[in-house]
Amino acid sequence: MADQPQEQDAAEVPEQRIPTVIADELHIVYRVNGAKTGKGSATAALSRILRRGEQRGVRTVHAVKGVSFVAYRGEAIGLIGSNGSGKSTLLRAIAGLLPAEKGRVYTDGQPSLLGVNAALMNDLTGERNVILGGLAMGMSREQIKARYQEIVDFSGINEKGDFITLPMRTYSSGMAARLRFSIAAAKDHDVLMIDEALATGDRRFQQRSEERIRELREEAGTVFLVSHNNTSIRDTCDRVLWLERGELRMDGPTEEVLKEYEKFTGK
Ligand SMILES: Nc1ncnc2c1ncn2[C@@H]1O[C@H](COP(=O)(O)OP(=O)(O)OP(=O)(O)O)[C@@H](O)[C@H]1O
Repeated sequence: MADQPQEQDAAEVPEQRIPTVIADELHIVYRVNGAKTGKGSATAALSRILRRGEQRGVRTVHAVKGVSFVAYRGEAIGLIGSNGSGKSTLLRAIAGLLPAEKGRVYTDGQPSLLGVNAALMNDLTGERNVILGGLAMGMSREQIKARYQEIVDFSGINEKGDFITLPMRTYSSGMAARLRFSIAAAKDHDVLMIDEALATGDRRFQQRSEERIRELREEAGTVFLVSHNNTSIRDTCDRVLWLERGELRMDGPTEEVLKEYEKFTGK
């Protein structure tokens, strides 16, 4: 090999930050069909006359309004904000599940959204779902086989009996969430987005999950975590995006943003 730059260079050159997700003035609008009620009533007829210019029976919800940020490899980013502020919508848009009304999202690779696009089937056993989920994430049968036990152990599903051979519909919502997280966490993701998954497990499972999130970051991925639990955010994230009414209200180091957010919520 030719002369490699020496360590001294590595120390002087600022660490290169590789962007994984770029949101550029992103707007997301939901269109709800047939949202109006009382179709035959006089008031409905009147309102139809008054709204003549509008598209009939379609209402719009502007859920994300001009959000811009750049996420880098190795970052764990918390998404916070009141109910309905647009956190889940933003994640779904990053995952490519919702089209942008205006603006754009650029991603490095295919981001995985844990919770929503986990293709698990309630009538199949946990065992079959581990295989199905693994295949859906692009793992080979051999890779899944090699990690199967690890996934089941991580989920803790079998701690109270042989639940993994029972259909998923027999699981509590916490157990199902644990299994989903365990399947998703078995793969190294470029961008992993987790929507409230940590809220459902017990404290021990939360600690295991937080540990795994740290590992995923070290494996050069980017992790997004939506949570209403400020402790989970503090324990796992180094940066926080705060959304309110669809707008990005603050983007910065976890402590700084949480301090303002806690003032806002009065906690
Ligand atoms: N499928 C949908 N169709 C129409 N409107 C939607 C849909 N999903 C969400 N919304 C609306 O978009 C806005 C943002 O919702 P979103 O679920 O992204 O918020 P959130 O911050 O994740 O909320 P929460 O903390 O309660 O989970 C809300 O006004 C909500 O009513």
